[in-house]
Amino acid sequence: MQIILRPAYSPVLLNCMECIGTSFGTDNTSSKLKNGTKSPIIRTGPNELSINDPSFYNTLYAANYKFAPYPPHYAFSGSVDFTASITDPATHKDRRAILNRFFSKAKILRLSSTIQNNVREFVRVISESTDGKTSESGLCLSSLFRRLTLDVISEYAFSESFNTLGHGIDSPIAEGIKRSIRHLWVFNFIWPLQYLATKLPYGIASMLAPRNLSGAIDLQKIVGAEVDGFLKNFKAPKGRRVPEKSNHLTIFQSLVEETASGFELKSISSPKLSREFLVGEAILLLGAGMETTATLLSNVVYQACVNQSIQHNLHDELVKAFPSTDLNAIDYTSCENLPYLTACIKEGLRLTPSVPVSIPRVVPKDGTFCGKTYIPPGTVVSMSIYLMHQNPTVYKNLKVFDPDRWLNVSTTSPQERYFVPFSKGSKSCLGIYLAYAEIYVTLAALMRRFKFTLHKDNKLTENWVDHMVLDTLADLVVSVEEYDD
Ligand code: HEM
Repeated sequence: MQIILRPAYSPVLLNCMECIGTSFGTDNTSSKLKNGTKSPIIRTGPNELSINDPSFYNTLYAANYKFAPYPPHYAFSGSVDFTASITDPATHKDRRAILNRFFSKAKILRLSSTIQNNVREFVRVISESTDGKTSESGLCLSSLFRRLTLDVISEYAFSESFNTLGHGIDSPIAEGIKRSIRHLWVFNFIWPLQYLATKLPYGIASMLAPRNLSGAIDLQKIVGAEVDGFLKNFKAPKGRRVPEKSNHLTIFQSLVEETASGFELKSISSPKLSREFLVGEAILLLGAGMETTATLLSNVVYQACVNQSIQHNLHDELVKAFPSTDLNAIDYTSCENLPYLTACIKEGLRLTPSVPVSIPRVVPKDGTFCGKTYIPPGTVVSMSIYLMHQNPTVYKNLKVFDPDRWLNVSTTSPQERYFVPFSKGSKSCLGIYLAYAEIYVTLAALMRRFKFTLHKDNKLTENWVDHMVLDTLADLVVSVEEYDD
């Protein structure tokens, strides 16, 4: 069978419809609609198909760039090419080569003390807020998670943590990133806004910006100041060196050194360092590193509050694994070997993948087959991570948060093979090991030490929308008790 595509609507009209739809989180709504249809291939635009056939995932997102990334999906980055938005394979490969060095599993294991120190600070903040008693007003855990993950990624990127956990209740940068990510999709449809946000002086841009977009403009300013501070103190090195303040070469030092020392990245038209590029890359790393991991942590704790027997099982496993309350013992390697903790994390990533999005790719010149259906070259084809995890032929009781489904399951089972929260292939998640390390250590420390229940004013909603990242729209507010032992 061959798919024949011809324009159904005017592309401009389609763009307007998608734009309006996405403001309500259409991707998620349409994902749910698609989930109800019988055909695994449906048409979503003049030249676009959405495929819901798990066996096609590895073909579409292979590690060889055979299906090229579709540029409009990455238009949110405007004129700046940062890693996530690079669509040219050769350029992307170069940039990933630099960044991969910082995110390999071995590297993350070596730097796990950064995560443990921040988690200790996080636990201290919670302990002090409860002071051994149940807090009356409830604790906004999702906002604390954002501050924790922001502190970790800022330390990785700049060698100095933003230390938002140490600073009072509100963190303008964490909330700015949250608001900007929520409205990232706007830049995909109305790209001149991105241009204005980056080019106009801060005062004018923030005056002109609609209220909802002001977070993005504030973020440009805050991150711009960080990058300027970094560049001011940066001295071109003679050979490789270790910075004074930290025991490792940071991502930013490496990016700056690679460009300054003539290692010509094809992605940067001028080999000279561009401030715009560094600000873009910093925003990407801070945003991707903060929001995704924080959202997952909130969702797992939420489920553990809703189902206290799950929380009880988790606590039991952790008490056996870590008999003393000393947080130093809780490291990534020990946590990874805990089956129930692992099952809870995987179930959180399955039911509420932090990046549920449909990722578009372009069919190469020879066309392709999905099962027996031929798809012509140039067609834009997407698969949704959310739908992969909601496939009734792969997962039973798929709407239920059920960690047990991951216990004693073979690594070659469809359930494991079609579990893709970090996507696959060349543009899959750069931060997978960092994310896992943070999630394991944080959940283990929390569930070992505290008992959580939903606070009466809890606002975390199970009705999230897909704004390119999973957006729960409201915060997780909990009551906390500290265990004695
Ligand atoms: C639960 C946590 C996380 C999840 C579920 C997640 C998921 C994903 C997914 C699905 C993609 C592919 C998106 C696409 O192709 O359009 C992606 C890309 C990416 N992620 Fe993550 N992510 C997480 C945490 C992190 C962390 C901690 C970082 C740290 C910096 C990070 C950095 C990135 C980057 C830079 C990309 C772009 C990669 C590229 O285009 O080469 N992510 N992530």
